[in-house]
This record gives sequence, C-alpha cells and structure tokens, in this order.
Amino acid sequence: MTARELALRVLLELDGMRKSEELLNRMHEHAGLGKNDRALAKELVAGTLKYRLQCDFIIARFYRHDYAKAATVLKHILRLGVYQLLRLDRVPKSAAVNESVKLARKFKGDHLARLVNGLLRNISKATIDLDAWTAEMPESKRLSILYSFPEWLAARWLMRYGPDATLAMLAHGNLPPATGYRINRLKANPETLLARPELSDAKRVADADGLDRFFFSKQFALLEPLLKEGLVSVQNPAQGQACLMAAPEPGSTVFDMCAAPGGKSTFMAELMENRGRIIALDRTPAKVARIASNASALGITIIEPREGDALTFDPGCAMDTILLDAPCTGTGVLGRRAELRWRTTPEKLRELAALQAAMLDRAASLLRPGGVLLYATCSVEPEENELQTEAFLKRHPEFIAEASRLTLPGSHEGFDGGFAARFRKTEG
Ligand SMILES: C[S@@+](CC[C@H](N)C(=O)[O-])C[C@H]1O[C@@H](n2cnc3c(N)ncnc32)[C@H](O)[C@@H]1O
Repeated sequence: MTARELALRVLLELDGMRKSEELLNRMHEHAGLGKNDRALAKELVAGTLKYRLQCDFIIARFYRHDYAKAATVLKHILRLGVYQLLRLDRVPKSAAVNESVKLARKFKGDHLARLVNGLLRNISKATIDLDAWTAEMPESKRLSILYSFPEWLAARWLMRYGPDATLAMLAHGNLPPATGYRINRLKANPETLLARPELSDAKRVADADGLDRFFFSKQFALLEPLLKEGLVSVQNPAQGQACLMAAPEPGSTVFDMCAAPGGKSTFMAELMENRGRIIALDRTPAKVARIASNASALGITIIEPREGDALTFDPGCAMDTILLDAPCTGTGVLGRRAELRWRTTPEKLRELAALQAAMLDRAASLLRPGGVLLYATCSVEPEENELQTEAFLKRHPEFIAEASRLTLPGSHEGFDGGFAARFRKTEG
C-alpha cells in the first residue's frame, strides 16, 4: 500500500467519533510503510482534513457537474490531489496528478480515473487566486475559505474577538502544532535535563507564572526514552497553567472530575510533591487505564484512578480542591486535531455548555467550605468560559471568583488556547 492509499483509507473510514491520528496509527501497523511514507501519510491526512473546505471550493469551480453529489471516495481523492498540488511543495505536480489518477482507477475504475486526470491537470495549470475569487464575499465567508474553517466559527470569532485576533486564531489552526513538554519535578532537575544533547533544540517557556519547567521540542523520537523514564510528560503549557492556578497543597485531597489521560492529575501530583491524595475520575475505561500507566511512569503514587460519571460519582469525602477540566468543543486546540473543526457545531456547543453547568453544580456540592474549584476548558467560546462561570456564580453565591485566564490560540507562541477560572467556596 502507498502512503496516498493509506491516507485515502483513513479518510474513508473516519467516522464522526474517532480521531484520525489514532486510526492512522492503527492502520500503519498493517501497512508496513517506511519512515518517509509514514510521515507523508500523516501529513496528507491532517492537511486534507484541515483544508477540506478550501479544497472543495476550488474543486467545485472546475468540476463540470454538481460536485456536492459526487461519490465520497471521488471527493477524497480529489481533495488529496488538490492538497498536494497547492500545499505540498516537495511533491512534483505530475506526481500529485498521476498518483491521484492511480487511486481513482483502483477504487472507481477507468472512467473516474479520466475525470480525476482532467480535473487535476486543469487545476495544476490554472492560477488559483483565492483572494480574487472571494473578494466580494462577506468577511466570515471569505475567511472561512481562505483559512478553511467553518463559516459559523469565523463569524462568531469576528464578532467576539475582532479581525486581528480572529486572523491569528485561524492561522494558528493551520500551523503544525508545537509539542510541549513538562519536566517532572519529582525526578529531574530542569538545568541538568535541558543540558542533554537530545534537548539541544528545546525552547524553554520563559519563567512566567511557574511555567519554567515547560519546553517545546520538535525531536519527538529523541525524547521518547525520556518519556519512558518518566523524566518528562507531553503537556502544553496552557494546560499546565490551569494546575498552577489550582495550586493544590502537598498533603491535601484533590478530585479531578474528568481526568483522562491524566495530564493535569499528574502535574498536580508533582506540585503536591507526591503527598496527599488525588482521585482521578473518567468515564471511559480505556482512558482510565492510561491515567494509571502515565502516573506509574512518572513515579507518582498518590493518584487513584476511578471509572465513573462525574455527574453522579461520590468520592466519599469533602474535597480540598476540585479540578473540572470539562469536556468542551475544543475550539482552542483546533490546530492539534485536524478533523475537530468540522465536528464542532453550534448544537454541540449548546449541549456541552449544559453538561459543563451540571458538572460545575456537582463539583460545588463535593467541595469543602474554604476549598478551591478550578474550572478549565480548551475552548475559546464564551458560553463554555466567561458566560458559564458567570452563571455558576449566580447559581452559587457561596463561591467567590479568585482568578481567571483566557488564552487565545496564536496569542503566545506554541500555547494552545483555553480558559481557566479559580473559585473559592466560602463558609456561607
Ligand atoms: C478535556 S478531557 C480531560 C483531559 C485531562 N484532564 C488531562 O489533562 O489529561 C475531558 C475528559 O472528560 C471525560 N468525560 C466526559 N464526560 C464525562 C463524564 N460524564 N464523567 C467523567 N468523565 C467524563 C472524557 O472521557 C475526557 O477524557
């Protein structure tokens, strides 16, 4: 199987639930591709998913019939072809066309192979001037085509954040995502670790807000032994910020209501010097197992992984700190998950906001007076963030807001977007 065929098979099999990266990794096990072809397949899947809307816009201008009615497999082959033609400089145009024609012949026969050949050749010879083609469109539609984002999202970001921040967020969503790492304070000293040759490219996060144990690196393969030894974990500093805001005390009792795969639970355990108790709940059994294995690699013994529903689970005692890292639309991390921008819908946003409110109410009842509730999302939508926490304070006058932080994607180099708010439960 070629890299392109593997990419096509991932696109065809991807349903509304699964993550493309996981599907790709599973298919790689049987495909037997070399390192370069694996990288090409990964890039084709992520790029074609991200640029779907833009590719469709271009294809539809050259397609003779109604492109909306074209067969799914044909659409994917054409998108893969257009993505290679327009966005992968290292792929010669002739290869982009010929390989797409081969796929079309294999999957749909000679007739469609001819159609793919003609259409991609026309596109490869044409001047693709998206700026001119979209100039007369309303701004949200224009941006949605130029950056290949859903129009509803571009429209709400424009309204909420204005053109400059919106452009930065849209551009950030199409950049290759940076991998952030956290140095495990239980096992490693940052200065000694960062002096190691395999970390020569590491970009340490400036010493701000306690994030100086975070760094970015592109050398994932070189860092694997350090991950296995538990000296570092993969975590974006934006996620770490929420734990630093929670500031759990060593020896205290913490409930992480939506914990898998354990990124924040394990960081809180490190901040607590591995003293106290963290109940780490998640409703997905396979994910709960990952909390345990991640904690064990890091030398953490105070995390108690539990399977259950955050809306009903009873940890059995009043908590000093509760972290609610809520299920959310993920609009702060759209660059990290190629398919997510198409799965997030206004309807999903409403459903998730209702779930988050119910989880916040549950958290409020489980916290001891004087305790800290930290609410976090990886969304930049007000309904999941500021509006959510304002409504929470109205429903729960026994809580006071102590701090909050919204990070827009693209506003700090390498940082994901997201929101965190810290509340304290008063005696009243
Ligand atoms: C944002 S992720 C948590 C990430 C985690 N805190 C970390 O830093 O690694 C949200 C998690 O909530 C879990 N989840 C969703 N609904 C839940 C529920 N009703 N009860 C418990 N967990 C739930 C999902 O399985 C998912 O793992």
